[in-house]
Amino acid sequence: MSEKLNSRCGYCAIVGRPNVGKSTLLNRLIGQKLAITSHKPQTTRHSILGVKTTDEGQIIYVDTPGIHKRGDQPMNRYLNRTARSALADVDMILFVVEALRWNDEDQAVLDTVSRLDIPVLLLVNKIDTVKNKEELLPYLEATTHRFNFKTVIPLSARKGDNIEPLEKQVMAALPEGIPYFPEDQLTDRSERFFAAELVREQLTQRYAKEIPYALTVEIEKFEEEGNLYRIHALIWVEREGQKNIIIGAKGEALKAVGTQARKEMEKFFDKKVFLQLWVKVKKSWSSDEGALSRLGYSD
Ligand SMILES: Nc1nc2c(ncn2[C@@H]2O[C@H](COP(=O)(O)OP(=O)(O)OP(=O)(O)O)[C@@H](O)[C@H]2O)c(=O)[nH]1
Repeated sequence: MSEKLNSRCGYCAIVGRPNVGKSTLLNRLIGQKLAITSHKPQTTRHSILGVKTTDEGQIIYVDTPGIHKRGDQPMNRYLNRTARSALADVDMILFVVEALRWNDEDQAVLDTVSRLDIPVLLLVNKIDTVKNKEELLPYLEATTHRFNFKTVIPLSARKGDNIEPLEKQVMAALPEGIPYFPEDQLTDRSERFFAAELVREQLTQRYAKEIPYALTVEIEKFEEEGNLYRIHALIWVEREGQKNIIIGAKGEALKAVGTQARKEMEKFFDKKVFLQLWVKVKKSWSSDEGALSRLGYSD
């Protein structure tokens, strides 16, 4: 790693209520899929670092779970803790909202970030969904007045509109410093972690309605044999009924999940993957702090 004079380096958190597009934005900024996404809120459960190194320096993005208004469930408490602790030491905050929308949850996130003494950039995402762009102007005007934002950038994480200007602004606002991570490193998370997330992504995309929280994935075995990864994953659910849905008639549903997750893994790891999935029932794991921590949901 070469040390460059005048280079910048720092942490930049991505925050916002569930489903505004934080994970899609992180993937877009890094240029590779790091965070799993779905149309269902609350897909992100862990904070993930995404490292972007350019000639000007290094930006370390911190993707956070959406901050929840109802913090009374153990899983929500974990998510809120993760989101808030991710904010403790960052140099800048990207606060993501959805174009033409502003609700109590957005306000709650703004209340949290506005108490910190950290510059906040407001990102108005999903502008591709606004047919008549003139509607954006009064919205931008009104939102700009809600707080002393460092700047306001309308963008589309999905289409990639306005991502470059955003990156430039972020880089320019970071403190001077040498990179913390080697320049070819994209994240702090292990391959095991991503294997579990890619299985969970298939499941949350398919069973958004039937199986809300009650699902997690544990990697039992992750072995490298030459160009092949041999991966065994356990899918934990809370009820027999959920297990039956996931397995499906003659195991067809589970097979489809496995095939798709394997393809995603092969793209992600650039390896051949042999994936085996099992489904197991553990009653009420998501409301049991001990079980949460054994399954990796601890600070
Ligand atoms: N039309 C449009 N859809 C988007 C855009 N960005 C994200 N989405 C969609 O919005 C949904 C939520 O995106 P995510 O990236 O998972 O949102 P998130 O904020 O990380 O969600 P949580 O994990 O719940 O906190 C997905 O269906 C995305 O495809 C965008 O720029 N335009």
